[in-house]
Amino acid sequence: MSDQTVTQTNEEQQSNDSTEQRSNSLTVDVETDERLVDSWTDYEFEDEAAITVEDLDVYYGDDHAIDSISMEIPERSVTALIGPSGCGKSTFLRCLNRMNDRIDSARVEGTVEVDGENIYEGDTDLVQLRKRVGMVFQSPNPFPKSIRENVSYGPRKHGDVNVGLLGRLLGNDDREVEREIVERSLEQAALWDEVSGRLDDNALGLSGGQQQRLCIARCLAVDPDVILMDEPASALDPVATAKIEDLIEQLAEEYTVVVVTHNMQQAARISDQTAVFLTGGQLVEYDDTDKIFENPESDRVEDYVTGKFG
Ligand SMILES: Nc1ncnc2c1ncn2[C@@H]1O[C@H](COP(=O)(O)OP(=O)(O)OP(=O)(O)O)[C@@H](O)[C@H]1O
Repeated sequence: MSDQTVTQTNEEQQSNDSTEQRSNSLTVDVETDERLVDSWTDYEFEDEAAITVEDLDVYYGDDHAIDSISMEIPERSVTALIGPSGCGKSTFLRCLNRMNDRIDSARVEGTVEVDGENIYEGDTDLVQLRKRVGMVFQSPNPFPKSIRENVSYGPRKHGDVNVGLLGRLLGNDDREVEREIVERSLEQAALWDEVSGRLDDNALGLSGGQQQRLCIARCLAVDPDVILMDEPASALDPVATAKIEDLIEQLAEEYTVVVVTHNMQQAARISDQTAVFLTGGQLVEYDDTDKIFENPESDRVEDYVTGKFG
């Protein structure tokens, strides 16, 4: 966990009245929590924000799944999203690279800025967006192709490497570039040593943990800024999970990682800051991970992280 200092934006004025008010009102009912959400979530982290979310609402038909969330996600760190089932974590995550666009009933309102650009503006190129903001899913989903082809799929699709017939026709056969991308990505995903001798084997022959690291390599191959992970280790055994956790911490030295997890120990182990969502798609508290797990402001968050409800 990095030693990240967290400061409130509204500084003294807000924090002066807050401490007393908070301790008085921590027999918290939902309404009080809502009133305090702004002061608890309006934090500024020392690092630059990679993503800034403002007044985000998501509806599935008439169902309100995300309720007016604003938060900043700092660059080159791990941000964990935790909360009970159905509270909107995955929906929120999908908003960060517009994956909800694929769900017909989903309607998104508000602003999500990635590197200062609102991705919900009309002319956003979704292919480029998802290259910059990659995603790794709960179950490993490699293509039924070779390990090499899985990793080079993105660079080929985006035209970063031209290989084979297309490359020859275009007069630039980038096989060497492709080889470098494959090796670099597999190394970054801590998989190179295990597969370097069998890059042409079918990816479906790998173990579940290896497949998940391959999916991470596939995401890294297009050189993203942000990696979104939706419960990336929940289908894996403890050994494979530990490898993914180590990898996430390493990746955060170079990339902004946002990870949804049901596993609170995992969030405590790997994340720098933690956002706690509770029922109704509300962000109830967002802070340095140590603070959330050791001394949260909200009683509901305390009950949640200590396992009183889940
Ligand atoms: N494709 C969809 N169509 C309609 N409703 C959906 C869809 N996806 C999610 N929802 C609803 O939105 C709400 C939030 O779901 P979401 O999956 O984002 O929560 P979650 O916190 O990630 O849950 P879990 O931890 O169980 O994965 C739930 O009420 C869910 O039923």
